[in-house]
Amino acid sequence: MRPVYLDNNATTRVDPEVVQAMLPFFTDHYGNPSSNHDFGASAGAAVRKTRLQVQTLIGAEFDDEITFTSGGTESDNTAILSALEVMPERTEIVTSAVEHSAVLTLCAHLEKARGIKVHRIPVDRHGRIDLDTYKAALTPRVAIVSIMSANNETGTIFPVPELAELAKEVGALFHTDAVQAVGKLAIDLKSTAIDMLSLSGHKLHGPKGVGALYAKRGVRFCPLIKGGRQEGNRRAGTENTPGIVGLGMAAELALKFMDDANTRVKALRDRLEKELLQRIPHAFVAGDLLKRLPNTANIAFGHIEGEGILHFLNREGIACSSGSACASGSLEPSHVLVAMNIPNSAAHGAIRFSFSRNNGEEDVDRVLEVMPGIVKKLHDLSPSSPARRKDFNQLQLRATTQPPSTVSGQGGCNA
Ligand SMILES: Cc1ncc(COP(=O)(O)O)c(C=O)c1O
Ligand code: FES
Repeated sequence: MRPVYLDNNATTRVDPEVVQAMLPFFTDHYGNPSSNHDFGASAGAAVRKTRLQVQTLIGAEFDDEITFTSGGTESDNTAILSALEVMPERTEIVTSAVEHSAVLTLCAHLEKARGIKVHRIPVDRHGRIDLDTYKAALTPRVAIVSIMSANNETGTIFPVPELAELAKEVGALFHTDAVQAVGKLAIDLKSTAIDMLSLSGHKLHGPKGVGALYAKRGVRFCPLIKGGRQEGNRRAGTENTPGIVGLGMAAELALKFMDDANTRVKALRDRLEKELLQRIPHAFVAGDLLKRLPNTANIAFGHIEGEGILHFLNREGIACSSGSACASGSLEPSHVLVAMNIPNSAAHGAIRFSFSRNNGEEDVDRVLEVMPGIVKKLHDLSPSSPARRKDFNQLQLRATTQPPSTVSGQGGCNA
């Protein structure tokens, strides 16, 4: 059975060209980029070349606006903590209710540990930010606004250039987590008021554990990782040269494949969505249908558990992810779908299919072939289907008299 990988918003396959570009930096050019000999010089030159490649991908004005980090999470943390450090008189953060945990968990910590006020701007049913609440939260007390460029679960695109202009009016810094957008959407930072932007290598066919933080020239900055003078004093620690080189090649390839992402890959996503909705009653798409990443489809199937769908898809060799957080040990549906006011019964059955340039029509065919059967099977088994309620009640009765392990996998939550 040929595996079908449709979980590219979680991570992507490293492009073979990226691997080839990286290899010599493990075995031949292994010098420390800070060293004053030829080994160091070739590593240093490679890091400088990557800065240009990333600069081109995101349309930054200067290459020294790019700092290499360990990935999206570190870039997000650095941006927010830096802003609070350089503007201690400002004690508020504005963010959205649907950010990645790299932003939301940090904000919750800052709220608790440092008394920072966090405005989590709500979204509507399509995941679009509530502009009036956003504008009302903007005051001279705000140090930084951090709003993602595109949502990782639904693909909804936020109007970050406009939001950045508004933040500027009150003197707040504007950061965007563009981890999902970079490589999929054309970005031209020099024409925007965006002060900082996070990106991550492994979402664009680069290696894991490497990313970058863009900070516009003139933006005051305080490093998160303190130590040596690497990265223009912005990020201490010997550079991950092979990883950085891999990110550079990934950035170059992303530009080359940008058209493909927005035409062929988008058409695959659209066909999957259209045909699933035709074949499966009550299924609907979660997200902004007009402004969405071209590769992402988040489909809610209703009254069945996403985890169950994933399980059966996985048995068919198909990888995607669910809109629920059960995988992380919680029985709550995704905070993104909850913020969008999607009913619990639908949010629990939401599945995210995310495509990349490695996918083809045969992947869509395969999902279409198995999905209706899986949904039907789960519906028949679902405790919320009337036919099954009697069985389920009996199961619950048994659960009270048996050790928990014997009833695991029976739908931890039946909302
Ligand atoms: C929107 C968003 N931000 C941040 C991250 C974290 O990036 P990294 O895995 O490179 O730390 C991810 C990855 O899941 C993401 O989707
Ligand atoms: S989301 Fe998995 S059990 Fe409800």
